[in-house]
Amino acid sequence: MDLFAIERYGGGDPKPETDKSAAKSSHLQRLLAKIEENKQKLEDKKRRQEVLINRLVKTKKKKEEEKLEKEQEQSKSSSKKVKKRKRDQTEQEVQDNNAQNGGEEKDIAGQFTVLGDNFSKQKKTKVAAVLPYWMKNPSIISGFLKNLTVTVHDLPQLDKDIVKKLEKNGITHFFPVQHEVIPWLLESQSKPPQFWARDVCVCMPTGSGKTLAFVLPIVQALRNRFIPHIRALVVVPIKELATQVHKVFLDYIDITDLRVVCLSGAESFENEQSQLVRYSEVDKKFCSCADIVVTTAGRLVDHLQATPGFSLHHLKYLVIDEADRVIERMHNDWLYHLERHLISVDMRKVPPLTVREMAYRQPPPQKLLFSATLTSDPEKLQTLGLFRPTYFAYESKNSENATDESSGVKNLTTPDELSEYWVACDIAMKPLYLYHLIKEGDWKTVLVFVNSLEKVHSLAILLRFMFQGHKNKSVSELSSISKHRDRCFNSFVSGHSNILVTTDALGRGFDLAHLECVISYDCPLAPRVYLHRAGRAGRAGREGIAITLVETTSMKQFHKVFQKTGFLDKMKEKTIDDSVLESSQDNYQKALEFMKNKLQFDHKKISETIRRDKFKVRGGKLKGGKKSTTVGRMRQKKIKTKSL
Ligand SMILES: Nc1ncnc2c1ncn2[C@@H]1O[C@H](COP(=O)(O)OP(=O)(O)OP(=O)(O)O)[C@@H](O)[C@H]1O
Repeated sequence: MDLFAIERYGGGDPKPETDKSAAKSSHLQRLLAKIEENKQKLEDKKRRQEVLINRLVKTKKKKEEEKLEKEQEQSKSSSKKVKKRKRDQTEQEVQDNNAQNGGEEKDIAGQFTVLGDNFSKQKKTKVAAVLPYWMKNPSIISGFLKNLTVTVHDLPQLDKDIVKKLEKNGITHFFPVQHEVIPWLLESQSKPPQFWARDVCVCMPTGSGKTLAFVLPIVQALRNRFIPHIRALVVVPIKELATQVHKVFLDYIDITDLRVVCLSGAESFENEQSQLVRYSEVDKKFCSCADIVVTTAGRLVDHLQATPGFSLHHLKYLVIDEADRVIERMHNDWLYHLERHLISVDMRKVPPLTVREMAYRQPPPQKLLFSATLTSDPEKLQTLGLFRPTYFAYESKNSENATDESSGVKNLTTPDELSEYWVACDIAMKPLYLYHLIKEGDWKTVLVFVNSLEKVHSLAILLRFMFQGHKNKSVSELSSISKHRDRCFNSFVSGHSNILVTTDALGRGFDLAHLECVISYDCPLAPRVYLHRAGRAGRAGREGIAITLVETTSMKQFHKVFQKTGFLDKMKEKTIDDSVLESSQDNYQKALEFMKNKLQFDHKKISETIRRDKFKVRGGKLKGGKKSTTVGRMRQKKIKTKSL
């Protein structure tokens, strides 16, 4: 029965207490002895290691010292190497000391590599960018706009009445980009739909005639359409550029019955909507009124979301002018909205190219990318999902390494016809330098670039005061917060004002035939920004001047960046005599005082208007829940009275 007896809850016969405690104490004794023994062993081991390390360190030191002495003797010029070795030696010593002072066993032994220990001190190797094949092998086009050889009659693919129109507009010869890209595009369009057209990237200098290179093939390809649908969409970064491209299209579609619409915010949203679509009472559906749409990215998204019947399902061409800028400004995610709209077309993902796919699937719109500084960063271009792209580029005169590192743009070359200067100036006297440059130059039109919105207004006030009483020196200003943006722009374009102070918003694409000089009042923040600013002059083979004011404090940085990109080789230094500057000191002081008062006055006025607006429109909201734009603009325009 004992076999089945279970001792529950300590049940059963209890053993005598004395036996139990004796066993316990003997066990404890044994354990303590074992611990003591282990301790002893560890200490012995440590002592042995310390001896070993000391010996190692000593021999290492000795070796290092010998090496150092040898090196010092060998050459004095290799002092850098010696320093490095010294640094390494001290580092090693620090490590060894750490080890001796009871560091971890593996550190002490020096047998293991401690990962990440010297990480920050090591020089990181630069990863070389690997360009895709199509980008590495572009079709090279000359950027030279003089001695043109290809006349407008030399392209047999071009319709006769387009040629006539060109001649009527005073264009007798094609620029290199035009006689290369136009036939290529016309040929790609003439193929049957199963042969999907390849996408095109064009990187040519400023003012080399890129606009006509896409306008003419599109007009020719669409002119024989029967039913109007939006078949070409041109996306540009700013409103003024949209108006400009729209005008070029208008000029060449008057020989056809195509219709082009500009969506840029220059007109009211309702007006734009009525130009885009109309509702047919007969068919009981929306019909497109436009064939070509030129738009800014933001306005496109607005219409995609709020214009009923606005359809891009028949899109054949998607042109992205100033492509690198538009890609950068993906923050409003226009491509995502466009893609969602064209869900059946699936813009970004190229499907597997099987015969079935090519034959039955609607071809994606052909993408045409144009810029003077097209990024060579494949990651950025990846967002557009280009289909077997082909690349047209010009031969850069600058060194191979002339790259804008911030954007990965290669080929930074300004037009040959552009004379470039830089002027070293003291920060406190900068406006005075600008005043004298404009006064002496006596150019018909001057574009002045600054780096911030606030400066546009304050510099314009200052110049207006200083040029009081001068003939042909009226100053206007243009920025995203300018109150009369359109009026100022039109007055400059029409020649009513001669000096326009602006930001880089107008630094791209803007084309004005009579613009003679571009002045960067603030040094451009990146080489490609300089390239676009300077490129507003010296366009289409005409002479032009670009001047950059460089503050003495940032001279070093300027030289470093501009030397690297090769711009400095072409630039000359321009100086202004101190005596000349002194002659207008009084006028300058008065202008500064005036500017200060005017800014304070403006500031007060704006605050009052905001208060009044708030009273009228509670919480700055209009009836439909929309924010009052005047309030918004005024708030932004609260300009601080800060010095220039
Ligand atoms: N074949 C030509 N002959 C004469 N002038 C031309 C020709 N093609 C274009 N132009 C003129 O050259 C000027 C610059 O053209 P366009 O604006 O297309 O340059 P772009 O390459 O787009 O410059 P950016 O890169 O600055 O935008 C325009 O005034 C245009 O009318």
